Amino acid sequence: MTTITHLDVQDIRFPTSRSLDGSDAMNAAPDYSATYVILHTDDSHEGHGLTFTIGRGNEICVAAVKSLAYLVEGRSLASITDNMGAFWRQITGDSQLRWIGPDKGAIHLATAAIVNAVWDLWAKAEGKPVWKLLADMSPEALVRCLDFRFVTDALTPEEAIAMLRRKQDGKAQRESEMRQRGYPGYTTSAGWLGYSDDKVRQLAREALAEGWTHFKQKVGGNLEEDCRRARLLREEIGWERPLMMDANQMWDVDETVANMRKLAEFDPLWIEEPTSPDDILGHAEIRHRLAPIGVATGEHCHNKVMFKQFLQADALDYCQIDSARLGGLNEVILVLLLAAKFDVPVCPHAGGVGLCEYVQHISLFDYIAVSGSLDGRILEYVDHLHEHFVDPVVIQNGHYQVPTAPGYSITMHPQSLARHRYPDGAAWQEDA
Ligand SMILES: C[C@H](O)[C@@H](O)CC(=O)C(=O)O
Ligand SMILES: [Mg+2]
Repeated sequence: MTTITHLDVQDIRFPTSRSLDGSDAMNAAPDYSATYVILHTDDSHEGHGLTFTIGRGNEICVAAVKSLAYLVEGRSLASITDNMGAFWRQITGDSQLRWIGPDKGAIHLATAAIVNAVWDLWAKAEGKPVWKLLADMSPEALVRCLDFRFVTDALTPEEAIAMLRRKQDGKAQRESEMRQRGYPGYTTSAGWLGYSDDKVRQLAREALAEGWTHFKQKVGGNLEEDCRRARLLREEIGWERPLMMDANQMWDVDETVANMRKLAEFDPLWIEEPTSPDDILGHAEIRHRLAPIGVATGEHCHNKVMFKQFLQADALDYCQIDSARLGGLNEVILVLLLAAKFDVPVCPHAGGVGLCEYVQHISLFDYIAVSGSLDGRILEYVDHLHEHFVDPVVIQNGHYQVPTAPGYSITMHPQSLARHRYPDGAAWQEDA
């Protein structure tokens, strides 16, 4: 019986601000960072998990993980997996720590790192990748992993079981389709705001040659500049391929409408995070006024209640769950079910370190067992930092290939961890 003996947490940061990888209008020079958790056990398995942050925010999340550690240390894996829903309520329910949430901010990001590490450990113990562990569970077992508190007005456990049962037919066929074709993706790698025109053109050409068909660009700076860059990207990718735009929360509601009416000239498929991520009614208003341009949001949507209300308010066309902003996989699955019930496609966010590695499992599971559909669904890809992972994503012709190694694909190489540990790792000493 596997028992978690000790939780180790590390402050890992990558100096991506030097190359402006990941730059957008709100985050001009981000250092992609990870609060990295290792669950040590009394046998050969380890559970790894991370939450994505930027720079100094990481030290807050590291401290929050330390405070939560006692909730898993000393516990057997079976005592957690026997009732994952109850475990999730325990880890989010410590009253002293819950007070600084609840279910939002640094404490929830920290929860995600630990919860995802537990899923990694469980999947490794079962010898399966996480998507397959989930896809093989019965509807009843899956629903037992979830905490429905606060969402039963929109989705009950009984409805969730019925929805999952309806998708049992065709699961094997969808799984084999994924193994053959992979899951369709889009690239943001040519679209970062801090890149020069030459670099954007060069990366767009490379992406086309690699088989990418969908592209995303950052907007939200100077409007004329946004238009100029959109024109440049359209020159490279043509007009048949979808182009998405991401404002990273820069605008007010009316400003969004005015700016997007200008940018509509470039035929964007969606505008992402146009305004405050908490403004549900504002998104609904934007959606209403900008149709047929879609509204996408979710990378800063911090819990199931927010997503429930976005869906109830008809406020989004594309649901962009973030694998480490929600409180780990348990809450992600609940949002997948909510989105399926409201018939809104889930297109997970992946701009960050390790997020591509996580979200491939989520979208595969969504297609195989939850929504059963690829309509309007496309999975983000960014071409950064994959070399640090033991089991990195594999992309072919713009499609994520199915991961086969046991776990959640999030384990980093020990030497990568050592080199990027902040502030003493070699990557940071070189900067001094
Ligand atoms: C700071 C991150 O790179 C952010 O720009 C990512 C993002 O918004 C996305 O990938 O979408
Ligand atoms: Mg975004």
